[in-house]
This record gives sequence, C-alpha cells and structure tokens, in this order.
Amino acid sequence: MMTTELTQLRNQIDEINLEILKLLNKRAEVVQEIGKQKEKQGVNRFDPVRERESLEAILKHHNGPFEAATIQHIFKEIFKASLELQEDDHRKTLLVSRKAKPENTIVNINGEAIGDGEQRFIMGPCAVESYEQVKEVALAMKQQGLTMMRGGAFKPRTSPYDFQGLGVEGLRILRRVANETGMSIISEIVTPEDVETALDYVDVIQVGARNMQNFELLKTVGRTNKPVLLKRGIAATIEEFINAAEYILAQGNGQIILCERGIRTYERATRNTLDISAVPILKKETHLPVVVDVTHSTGRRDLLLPTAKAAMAIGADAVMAEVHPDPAVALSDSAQQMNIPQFHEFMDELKTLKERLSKTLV
Ligand SMILES: C=C(O[C@@H]1C=C(C(=O)O)C=C[C@H]1O)C(=O)O
Repeated sequence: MMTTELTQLRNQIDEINLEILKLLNKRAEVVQEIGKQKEKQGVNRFDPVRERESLEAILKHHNGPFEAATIQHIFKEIFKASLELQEDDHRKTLLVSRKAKPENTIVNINGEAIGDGEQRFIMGPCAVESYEQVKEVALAMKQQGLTMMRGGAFKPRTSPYDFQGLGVEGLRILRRVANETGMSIISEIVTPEDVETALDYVDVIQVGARNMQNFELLKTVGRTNKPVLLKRGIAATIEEFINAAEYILAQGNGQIILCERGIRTYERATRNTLDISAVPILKKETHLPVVVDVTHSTGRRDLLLPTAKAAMAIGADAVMAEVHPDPAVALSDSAQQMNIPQFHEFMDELKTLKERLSKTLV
C-alpha cells in the first residue's frame, strides 16, 4: 500500500515533469528561431562561447541539491539537443530535400526516364578503349532493349601510371557509337574546364566518387542543363553526399541522379562495402532518383547479380554495371566487368525479377 504522502509527492513530480516539458519545448522553439536568424546571416550554428557564458550564468544561480557538475552535464545535453534541432531544421530546408519538394524528380534522358517508378539499367564498359569495343557492347545492350550507356573517357585512377582514359577522343567514340545505335551516353568529367566540351558529346555528365566534393566541378555542372549522375564519395557520409547534390541544385540544375557505389570500410572481401540502406534513406530524405553501381561497390563479378537483385528489391531506380567484350584484356577493372554472354544472363535474370517485383508492388 502506498502512503498518501508518497502519492502526493509523486503527483508533485508529475506536475513538475510537465512544467519541465513545457519549458524545454518553449526553449526549443526559441532555439529554432535563433537557428533561422543564423541561417539568414550565414553564421555557424555551434557557438561554444555562448554556451560557456550560458553555463556560467546558470551555475551562478545554482545552490543545490544537485552537484554543480551534474547541472552542467544536464544543460550541456540540452545545448547539444538544441544544436541538433537547428541542424535538422537546416537539412529540411535543402532544395534537394523531400520537405522542399515532396514529389519525385524524374530525370529525362532522351525520352527515357529515371525516377518514374520503372527500374532501369545503365550498362557499358569501365573505360572507352576503342570504337570496336564500345560498339560491341552497345549492340549487346540494344539486343536487350537498353539505351543508357556508361563509359569512361577521363579515368581518375588511383595510380598515375595506370591507363588514364582516351580523353576527348573517348568522348568522340562514345558519341559516334551512340548515334549509330540509339544509345544515350553517361560519361565522367573530372575538371570544370572540360564540362563545356563534354556538353557536345554526352547526354549525362557523371561526377565521380573521387570528385564528389570537388565543389568547383559541382558548381560548373550545376550551371549546365545536362542531367548529372553524382556518385557517392568513397568515404562520404550520406549527409555529405546530399550536400554535394545541393551544390548542383543550388546553381539551378535539378536533373540529378544519385549513385550509391559502395563506401570504404575495414571489410576487404569486396572492393568497397555496398551501403544498401543508403538507397531508401536517400529516397526518403531527397526527391532525387537513386542508382546502385554494383560493379564498383563489389569489385567482384560473382557478386554483381545478387547485389543488383538487392538494389532492385530495396527500390533503386536503376542498376549500373560494367560490360566489356573481353574483360581479361580490359585496360581497367578487368576482375569486375562482365563479358557479353554474362551480360545477357545478368539481364535475363534481372528482367525476370523486375517482372516479379512489379507484380508484388501493384
Ligand atoms: C541557441 C543557440 O545555438 C546553439 C545552442 C545553444 C543553446 O541551446 O543554448 C547555444 C549556443 C549554440 O551552440 C545560440 O547560438 O544561442
């Protein structure tokens, strides 16, 4: 049996709890207002000097029964939560956010859409090596009814002594094959100076993983009206990835496709670790279409099909993978590209899955 005294004390606590709750939320609203002011002025949200001064002022009025250190700890937690609230509000105001635009962005590539609910495939060789090589892959893609072809002309390689790509000559080959076979071309550009030249050759400009935070390049592609495929940096958080896309949209170009391509972790069984949950997170947080590059995330031919299936099941707008007529002699990424028969098998499996998924989703 509880004594009436204990019940009364607990009733008091219940009331005080509600008062604290009301005050905490009142404080949070003021914090949000301060956040808006800071946003307008472009100043840093975190202000340690202000936090220290506030703590000193609080402790001057403190006379127990809590220890001063305990009070300090509790208020520091409040400051931390307040800062997070300001940062959350900031994130929600990004142009790429769902909050800013609830409906999906559909990127149009010569009449084919990415982000319209139908799952697509972007295939092609890692690097452009010759007209014959690109043409052979394009013809195989055409046989499968595909139209979006990737291929690298500028190759940012880890070693300066590795094949660096054919440059503008590579872009010319891609365009020629595209015109002959009805493909659209997605190719990486690595410097702001090359963007203008690229406009004549490519249908989608790719910003590669190593350039995800090359802000000048992001701004330059943001000033064009070409769709941009932005790859996630090798060690970029989802937040950094979203901010990189914001750089492009902030310049006016909203035709952005996000590409998850694996991140660097301690795991060495795969070249990178495919962050599969990034797909639904990006789709929830932003309105942009999301593609999964299974080749670079795994670096293993035997994992292309299972990871592509996972990408489709989790709701990716497209799957991207590499195909080469003779991977063994490829000038880059030979261990991970499919040959033509493997590509056809891969596509047949994924088309079956696509059918099944579209039935279960209706
Ligand atoms: C509310 C502000 O933003 C942050 C949160 C603070 C707080 O909760 O008191 C204090 C300083 C900032 O780190 C502010 O600058 O006043």
